[in-house]
Amino acid sequence: MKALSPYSPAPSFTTLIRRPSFPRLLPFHSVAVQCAYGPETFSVQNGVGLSRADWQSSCAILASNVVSEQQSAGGGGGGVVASVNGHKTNVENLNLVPIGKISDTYQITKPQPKPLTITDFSPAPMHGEKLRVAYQGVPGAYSEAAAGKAYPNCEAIPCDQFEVAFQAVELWIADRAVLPVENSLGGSIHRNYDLLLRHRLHIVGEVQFPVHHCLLALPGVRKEYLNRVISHPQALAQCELTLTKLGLNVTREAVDDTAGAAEYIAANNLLNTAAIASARAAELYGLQVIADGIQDDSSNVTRFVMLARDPIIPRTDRPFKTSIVFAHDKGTSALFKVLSAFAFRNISLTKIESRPHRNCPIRLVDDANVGTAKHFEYMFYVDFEASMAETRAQNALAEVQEFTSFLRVLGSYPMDMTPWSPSGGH
Ligand SMILES: O=C(O)C(=O)C[C@]1(C(=O)O)C=C[C@@H](O)C=C1
Repeated sequence: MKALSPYSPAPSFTTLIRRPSFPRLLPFHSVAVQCAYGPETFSVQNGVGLSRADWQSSCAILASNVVSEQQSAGGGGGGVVASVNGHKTNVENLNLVPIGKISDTYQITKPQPKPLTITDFSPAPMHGEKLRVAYQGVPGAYSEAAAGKAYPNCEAIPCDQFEVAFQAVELWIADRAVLPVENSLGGSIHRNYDLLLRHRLHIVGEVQFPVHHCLLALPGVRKEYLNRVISHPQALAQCELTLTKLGLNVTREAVDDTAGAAEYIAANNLLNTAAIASARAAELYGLQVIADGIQDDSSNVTRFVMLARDPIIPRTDRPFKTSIVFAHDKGTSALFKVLSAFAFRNISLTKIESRPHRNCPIRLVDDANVGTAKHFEYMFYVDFEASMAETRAQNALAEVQEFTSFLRVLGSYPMDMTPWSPSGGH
């Protein structure tokens, strides 16, 4: 049986019934609490004669964030009926760890804030439950593999659009979303930068994932028969030179994701079409690998960020990165001033990206003598190598604020420091 501990997440309640045992005659209220804890259901009933201490500790453990009402003290021994997944047991047999005394006056209230534990400092859950991670694409997509790298044993949830992956987290259907933001060959995935700004999720981690592309077609198809290659636009861009070198006389067509391209060929029995996708997609959709490793550079890497509803608490005991987005103020050299706030503090910038400022894309500057200048306005996305727990990062941002009309911290999260292996066959 699973042991509850102070490090376990608060259980969610399914039932809470309270009734006087015998109105006004006995000093106890009988309270039944049933709570769902992962796949198991625990229930504890406070019967007549239950020792108060037993009741308090079992209730404290099972209901650590809900306080229940009990009328008076007294009693002793027995009386606790507990069941785990419907099997009756004594509360002493439950492997429970008391978390302390509950106050004398119990009140049924809404869940209280949970004390921070060491697990809150980690982007990955430490409890036994499977983390649900939303990604765009179908099984076999690189985003699914990136989700598995970030959260081994997670339950990957396919979504047809990136927007849907964001919403899945916002609506608590998923715990995390995994989002590709840039590739070493194809560059930034601009739409995803825009989504980061449009939604309120927090970046809680990153993974750099070696992307190893294959050319896939139906079994028996030879490359001479092909007149079309379909894939995600990033994958097409990453294989542009190699496709030409292979001597293929094909049109290129963009689809939503790489594995979806493979699935489409299989589902429609397309003999003249190949997909650029992973070897795993070939296995899943019964395609053959016509060419392996067709990315234009063997060290082809896509960087993914992991998103959650809540930020993680930044630390200083391992390398952290922080991502911000800002719009600089009008005035001379505002962008230079913003960036120098980092340079003066020896903070390295690892990335800068500009996107149109959608709320105010153009600023007109009239000069009666020479006419009207039209300046494009931008949102700047900057990643820097420091944790928001560091004073130098906090001071840098305080200074940045002076030169910006808008500033948001997208997240402060551990850097992916996994050793480099470009030959990984994903
Ligand atoms: O289509 C997929 O398989 C994806 O996971 C998307 C995506 C991307 O958006 O860049 C991810 C990694 C590769 O760079 C190619 C495509």
